[in-house]
Amino acid sequence: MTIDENIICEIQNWKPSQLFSYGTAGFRARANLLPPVVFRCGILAAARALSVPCVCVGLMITASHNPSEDNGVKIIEPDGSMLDEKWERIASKLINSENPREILQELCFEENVCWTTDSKSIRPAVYVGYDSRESSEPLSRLVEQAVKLMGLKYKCFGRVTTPQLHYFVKVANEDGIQANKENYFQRLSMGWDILSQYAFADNSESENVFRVVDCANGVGHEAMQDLTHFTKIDNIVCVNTGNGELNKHCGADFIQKNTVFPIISDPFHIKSIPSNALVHFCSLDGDADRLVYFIPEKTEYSSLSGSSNQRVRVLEGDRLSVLAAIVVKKFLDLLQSNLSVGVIQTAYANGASTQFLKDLGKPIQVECVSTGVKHLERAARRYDIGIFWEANGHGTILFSENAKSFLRKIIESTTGQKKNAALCLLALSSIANQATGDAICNFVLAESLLKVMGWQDLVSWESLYQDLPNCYKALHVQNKELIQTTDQERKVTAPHSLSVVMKNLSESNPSYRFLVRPSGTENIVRLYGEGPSLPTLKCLMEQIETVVLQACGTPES
Ligand SMILES: CC(=O)N[C@H]1[C@@H](OP(=O)(O)O)O[C@H](CO)[C@@H](O)[C@@H]1O
Repeated sequence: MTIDENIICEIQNWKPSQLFSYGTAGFRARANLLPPVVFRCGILAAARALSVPCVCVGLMITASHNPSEDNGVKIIEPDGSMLDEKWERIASKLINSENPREILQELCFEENVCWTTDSKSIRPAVYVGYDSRESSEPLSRLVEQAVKLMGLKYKCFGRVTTPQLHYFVKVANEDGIQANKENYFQRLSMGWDILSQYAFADNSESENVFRVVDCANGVGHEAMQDLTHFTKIDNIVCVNTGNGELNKHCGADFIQKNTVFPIISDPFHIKSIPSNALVHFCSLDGDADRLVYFIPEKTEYSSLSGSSNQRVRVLEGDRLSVLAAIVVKKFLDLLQSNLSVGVIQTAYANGASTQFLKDLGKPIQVECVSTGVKHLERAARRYDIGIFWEANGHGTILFSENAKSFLRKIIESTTGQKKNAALCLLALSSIANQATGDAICNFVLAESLLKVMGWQDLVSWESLYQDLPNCYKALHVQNKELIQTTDQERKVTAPHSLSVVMKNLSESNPSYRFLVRPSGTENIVRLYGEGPSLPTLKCLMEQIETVVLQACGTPES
């Protein structure tokens, strides 16, 4: 098949000035470097849509928790999941290519992409969304140009969260319905209402619980406003609603990594909270796919504005997994089902959470996989109910079709406690985003799970187990790629010197655990360790750090 010369010519005009690689988070860089990348990505998203029978694929413009001057782009598969790994490689090749004609021809032969722009044939669509960055909307116009050049339909949702776009794509392809914000929020609202009818220990919303949501000055604030409009959840107070800088000293990533209270650019919002209120603090990240909760050490909420380096205790992804697993098990125990339940973690999960989950016993099975949401999601889909969270707050509960039809049958054929438990589990499947981890859905999920447990404060949740003391470090080195790992990144195989030191340290300190791996998203080596004594841990980690720097080289200043 001959490829339209206009397409080749346009792609050649848009050549990035440096090399890019499609990582777990798509392409990310300073926004001014991105126009050629985004244009070529628009072509690639269209090609992906042409390579499989589908209604649409998605393309999101965001750099998530990165600073506001950055931006990024990622493609969403027709089933709402992240881009297929093979296509990640094709993406990197096409974006960097001097000779796009050759790659487009390969796509034609190997991936059945039909490059005709003949308007008579039925063409799929590319669904586009973007976050609140200044550079986002202008970049979306380049996607529009690329998609239209390819003769595909272009549907732009404007400012949406990343998980909302994943949801729209999944629903359009799988449920055949017009995906929009209304049905996204109606599902959430329906789930909350069912749980409040059948499972909440205390049904009064007039309680003294306030929910303070740090929106990271990002697009999550718009979604939170919609949420308060569509659901009956009371006492939601949004802060960092856009007056301050995106992700700067606020947001889920900042809280999790620094364990300090966020700077609040609009503190008047929390000043109105009664001094005797029980407050649930949580933070979204810039595109609202991560959520963490936290407990400030100081309890006079009205005086908190975050400029004081006030320390917080973070309830991150592991705690969300544990809370979800307890409640899922509680309902399943009433059903006496054979449904399998997997809780998927990475090696960054605190060992105390892993032990707690293992101790829950049947039907909970615990698995550890490599870092990166796609690995967790893939593993979770092997179970009837798959619970997965990365420590950083990205995760969800996935229900298989088998699980949902089993629950529907119980609802039709039984009454009483059993029927209620099945209704509640189905309600959870309607709250948890079934395409990807979603901070807005997870806020509703966490708030409802707490109410199912009858816990008004966060301390009851926190007290389930005590985290093992742990230590995290990011090291700048000359060549991070020298480090190789195996066993879900838990063992180092190269360089030899590092693998020997880590083996010896682990053998002589069996109650300590260490993790050393090159980051897949930044030019750093990540060191993580945990064990019973923090001073000993720090001392052991210093030894590892020295060997890493010797083996991988200290960066030139
Ligand atoms: C320790 C850590 O937080 N790692 C993050 C980070 O990956 P690295 O490969 O560690 O840079 O970014 C990934 C994409 O957002 C996320 O999936 C992962 O959990």
